[in-house]
Amino acid sequence: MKTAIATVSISGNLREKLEAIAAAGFDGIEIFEQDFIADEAGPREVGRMIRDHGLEIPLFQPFRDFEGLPGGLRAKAFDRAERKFDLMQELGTDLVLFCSSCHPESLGGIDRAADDFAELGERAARRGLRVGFEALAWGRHINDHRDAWEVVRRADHPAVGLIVDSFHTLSRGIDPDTIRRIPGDRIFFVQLADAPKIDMDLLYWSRHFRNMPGEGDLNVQGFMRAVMAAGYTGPVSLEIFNDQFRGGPTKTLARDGYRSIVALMDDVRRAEPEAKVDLAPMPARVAPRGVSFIEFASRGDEAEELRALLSGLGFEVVGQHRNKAVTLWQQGEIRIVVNAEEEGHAARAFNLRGTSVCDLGLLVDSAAEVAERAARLGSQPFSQPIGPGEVPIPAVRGLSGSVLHFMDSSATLGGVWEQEFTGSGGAVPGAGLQRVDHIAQTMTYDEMLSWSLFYTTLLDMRKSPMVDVIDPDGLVRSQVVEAPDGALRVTLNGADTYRTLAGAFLEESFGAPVQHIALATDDIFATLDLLRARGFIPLPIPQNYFDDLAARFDFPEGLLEKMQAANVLYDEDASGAFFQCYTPTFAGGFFFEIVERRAGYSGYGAPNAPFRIAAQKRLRRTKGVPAL
Ligand SMILES: O=C(O)c1ccc(O)c(O)c1
Ligand SMILES: [Mg+2]
Repeated sequence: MKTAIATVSISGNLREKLEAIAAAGFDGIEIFEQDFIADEAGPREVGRMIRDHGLEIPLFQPFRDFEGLPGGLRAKAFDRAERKFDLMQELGTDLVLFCSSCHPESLGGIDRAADDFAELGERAARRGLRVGFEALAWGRHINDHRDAWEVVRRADHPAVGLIVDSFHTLSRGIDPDTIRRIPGDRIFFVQLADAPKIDMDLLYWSRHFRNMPGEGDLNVQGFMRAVMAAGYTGPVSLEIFNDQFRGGPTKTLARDGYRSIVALMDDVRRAEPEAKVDLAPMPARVAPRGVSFIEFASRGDEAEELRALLSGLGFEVVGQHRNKAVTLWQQGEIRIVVNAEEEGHAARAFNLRGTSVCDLGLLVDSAAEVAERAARLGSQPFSQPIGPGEVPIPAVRGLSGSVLHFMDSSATLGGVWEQEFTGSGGAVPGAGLQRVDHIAQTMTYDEMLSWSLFYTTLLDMRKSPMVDVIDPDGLVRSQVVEAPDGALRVTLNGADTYRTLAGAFLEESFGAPVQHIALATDDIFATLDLLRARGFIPLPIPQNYFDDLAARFDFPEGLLEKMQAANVLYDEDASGAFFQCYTPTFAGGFFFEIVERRAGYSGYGAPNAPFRIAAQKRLRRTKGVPAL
């Protein structure tokens, strides 16, 4: 299976695009005419430059407003086509995309369009070229792939075929299974794009909001299953028009694109076993089993502060690394590793960001298989030299310099704590914190799609709709990515401005990925009683909040007073209740949250976020922390 991406899909000039596209692993590009025209080199040189990057040019596009024109306009359209055929030959590509006409004088009529394409096919064939016809969702007369196919069928010329584009089919709600009726060898090219479901003018939606397969809400998998079932064997290509991507990080976007194609085609192969998907086998997505460990990089005074914070939360040191300045803290199933090394990944993270989460260990059934899938999706493997008696734990680089390790219960990995750490390693009941409820990652808004794609393509995790969180100084967008059974829950928070708490954290920590960690207890009030005795100080929540709670909910006698006394926030959904308590922010803005979920509550207390953020900011101001 050959992969390709349209040059419009990512940011940069043509040369930057080519470098990123080649590095991401694509086989070719759809060269968008604008990208060619904007370049200083002529067509032969541009063609050579593309091939020098190891890339093919399976498609040149677009050619607009061709079919159905009367008289002189028709002749002109053919002249224009001949010029573009010249250009294609110089560039070194044999296929061009003709998108359905939006011309005000296009007359319509399937047979008229078919006659135009039959003649065009004849002219193309003389030069060894081919023409593909695509129905734009907003085409004047042809705006449905079924009609475009009818034009191609009646044109009845071997050099004229159909081009299907998932956006044009799915945005109009056309059943993609209708593609199963089209002979696969008459489909010359396939373009893929997803998009968030927004009620919007089709052209505007398409030109500004497309995104990578898996990043939006369209049934791109159903579309591609139909295409493959039809017998299509050509390239699978991305064509993404997206405002954010036009200004985004070129290399990351190219890698996201590659990851999205590989994950999609792997899904298609599994869902449509009869279709011939020419993709090397790879391990399937698996459900994560939980968080095995969270590793902080910290040294010096900050490490002392972290130690006090962890101790105040009921954690105890259960082991010391045999070779390294690394301490293992535990409570319930929660393991926190504090790394004070002066070399290696944690040291680099500390030097850049100060105390911060530098590594997450995810528990899965087979660490080796997840790492292999990650590599197949284009993630960079991560490793650093290991000392005597140390266990190599499979790992990959996430985004923003983060590292994810994969742990399982195999003999080797399951024994890593006993193997590498001295000390009791015994169970620590602590204050009743049992497990990691969720990990909250902070990022710029632009990075949210990349992170959600990272998790959802690698693991069996689903994303929920994006919600707005109101910070007194701006908006933060938040999206949950979680395993079906909640064993791993990650909230992605995208900040647009540095004035928000999340934005300030990004600025102060130079982009640390994890801003807060929520720890679950089965009895929040008992836990907080125990923690108070250890010197734990919760984030103070104002009276106004509790007065509002009293107005919104009916509480059993005494519960509201208990919450108020303990600074516990409350939320509920159709199935259950949620209690939350926060620590003030620490170091560059990191904090912990303590939560109790009752009776299957499945949210994250989003309605409380504005009040929590305001309280954290108030406290930082009174402590004289700048930049907020
Ligand atoms: O938005 C457009 O004009 C446009 C052009 C070419 C395409 O292949 C397409 O899907 C859309
Ligand atoms: Mg298209």
